[in-house]
Order: sequence, then C-alpha cells, then structure tokens
Amino acid sequence: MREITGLYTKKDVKVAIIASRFNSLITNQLISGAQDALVRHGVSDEDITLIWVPGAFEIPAIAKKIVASGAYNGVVTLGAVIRGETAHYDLVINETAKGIGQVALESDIPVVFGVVTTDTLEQAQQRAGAKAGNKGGEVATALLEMMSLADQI
Ligand SMILES: Nc1c(NC[C@H](O)[C@H](O)[C@H](O)CO)[nH]c(=O)[nH]c1=O
Ligand SMILES: CC(=O)[C@@H](O)COP(=O)(O)O
Repeated sequence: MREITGLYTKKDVKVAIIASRFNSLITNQLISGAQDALVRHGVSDEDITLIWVPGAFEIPAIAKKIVASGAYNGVVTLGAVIRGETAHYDLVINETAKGIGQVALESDIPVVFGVVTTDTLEQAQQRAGAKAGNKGGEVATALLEMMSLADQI
C-alpha cells in the first residue's frame, strides 16, 4: 500500500493569515500560535502576511479575494466568536463557517478554518494558548499538511 501523507516542512511558500479584530485579545493569541507554527516548520516570517478584517463575518469575502489574487500558496483564517445573549452568535458562525467552507472548496490553494466558537471568553482563552492548546497553531500546521498533500496528488 502506498501512503500519501503531508510533509510538514514547507519552504518558499507565501501564506496569508486573515484575522478578525473582534475579540482581538483572543485573535492576537491565535495569530501568534499560527505564526510560530509556520516559522517552526520552515516558512519564512517575511512570507507571512497578516490581513485584519473587522469581524469573523467578513473573513470569507476577503479570503475569496486573497485566493483570487494568486499571490499566496495558502490561507489561514482566524477569529473568535463568543456567544452573547441573542441569536446573533448563531448567525455569525453559520455564515462564517459556510463562507470559509465555500471559498476552501472553490480554491486551488488550501484554506483552513481557525475560527474559535465558544460559549464563554474563558473557553476561547483556553483554545488560544492556554490549557486546550492554540487553535491558530493547529490550523497553521493543517495548512502545511494540506499544501504538501496538494503537491503530491
Ligand atoms: N459578535 C462577534 C462578531 N460580530 C461582528 C460580525 O462578525 C461582523 O463584523 C459585523 O456583523 C459586521 O458585518 N464578530 C466576531 O468575530 N466575533 C464575535 O463574537
Ligand atoms: C457572538 C455575538 O455576536 C455577540 O457578541 C453578540 O452578543 P449579543 O447576542 O448579546 O448581542
């Protein structure tokens, strides 16, 4: 049996990180995690571009433009949507996930999903570098694996 797995080391690749300013206390931590993982796996820091959007809802539209620009080899999307008192949370996460998923499916380059969706700020903090790891680092590693797979298939 021949197995195809993603090699984690990638050089000479340009990565766009799209991050939302909303809940920036969390998204700044996710960015650090993603940047750290990319650099540790061989991506040059100057080949990483950070693009800020107002909130998670705006991520898909910018991701679509980034992919269309042809200037990047992969896109990391980062955000933090924390439940409030109304149904707003569900609307924001549904549209964000659907939109990023659609861009990913239509894209020739990998687009990964790093939007943390939690009931509380504490849960978000735990997933942004505290006891539940750093979702930014996890999805950046997934991006590298997907890039490597795409090269082999
Ligand atoms: N409540 C959260 C939002 N809401 C803002 C929207 O994402 C959007 O920017 C606004 O509706 C304008 O279109 N965004 C987050 O990223 N996180 C939230 O918890
Ligand atoms: C996740 C959200 O959209 C949230 O910030 C909105 O809070 P609320 O439902 O209390 O208006």
